[in-house]
Amino acid sequence: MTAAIIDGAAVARASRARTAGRAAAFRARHGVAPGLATVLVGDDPASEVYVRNKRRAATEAGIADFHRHLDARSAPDDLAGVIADLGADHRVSGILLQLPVPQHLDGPALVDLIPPDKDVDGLTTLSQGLLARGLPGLRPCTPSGVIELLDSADVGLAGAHVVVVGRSELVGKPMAQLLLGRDATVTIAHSRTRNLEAVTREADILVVAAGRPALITARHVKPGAAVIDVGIHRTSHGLAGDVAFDEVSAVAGYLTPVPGGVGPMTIAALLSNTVSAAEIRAAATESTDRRSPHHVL
Ligand SMILES: Nc1nc(=O)c2c([nH]1)NC[C@@H]1CN(c3ccc(C(=O)N[C@@H](CCC(=O)O)C(=O)O)cc3)C=[N+]21
Repeated sequence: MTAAIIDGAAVARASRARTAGRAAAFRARHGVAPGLATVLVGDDPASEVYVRNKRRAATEAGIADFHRHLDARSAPDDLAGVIADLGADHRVSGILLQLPVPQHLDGPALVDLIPPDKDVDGLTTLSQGLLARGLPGLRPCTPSGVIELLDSADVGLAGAHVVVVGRSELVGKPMAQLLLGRDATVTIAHSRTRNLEAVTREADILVVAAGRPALITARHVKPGAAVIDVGIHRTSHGLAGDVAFDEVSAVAGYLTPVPGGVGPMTIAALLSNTVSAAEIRAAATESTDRRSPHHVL
């Protein structure tokens, strides 16, 4: 068996083109483009690359770029002030606080300062609660991107056994919730799981977000399974994921590469969420306007 390689770059390009169409329609209707604010604290080189990629993709899709770069030694109140300003700015549809933030800052507490209707990363306590309850809301970008990749390859989710390796708030947990919403049978494995190999070999679909280079080898994979690699590591031979690509490609039915797999989909999902946030706010404002006495008279 030689795996079909799922081309995340191509799927992401098509998704961004659809989002650009929605952004243009929004602008035509409301006279102003959707806006995305990225907030970066400090100068971690990987974070700088990701934020640069997000801003470039947003601009290309017709989304206005708002960016704040704060010093690594910023106080919590500095950051709270920046998030409050962006929250009050009507040109800003979505706010993304790039993670991780420096050690002395409380990432989850800062994320929760983002107004829920601008939470395009889907990471606030409210967004995660809505997802857990199966209610409408903004969904985390990487898990959304993974679902879109699986759909693009026509890998059926309903009834499939999906093993998610990793239990982070950013990926593993919301990934499992989204999959449950699509009627998958979901197992979450993690660093304390006993006999990981036996667990992952049960998977029809294996989503790996463990943050450990080459954790998943051919032995971990059931022949024909779909393997989605969420990991990203800078190694001496370039970027690599959590999956030993060459050996797993000989066993899996579908496999995503790194780079060119999940990463570009994360960005595509962010842009889609940003336009959705703009649309939802505009609709809410219009319905308030219609109810206001000014329109009744
Ligand atoms: N609040 C927040 N939201 C995030 O969505 C978030 C975050 N924090 N912190 C870090 C992770 C990581 N992440 C990536 C985004 C794009 C690529 C990406 O574009 N990857 C390219 C390669 C880019 C490169 O050259 O490094 C690819 O895989 O083809 C990768 C990783 C978003 N994250």
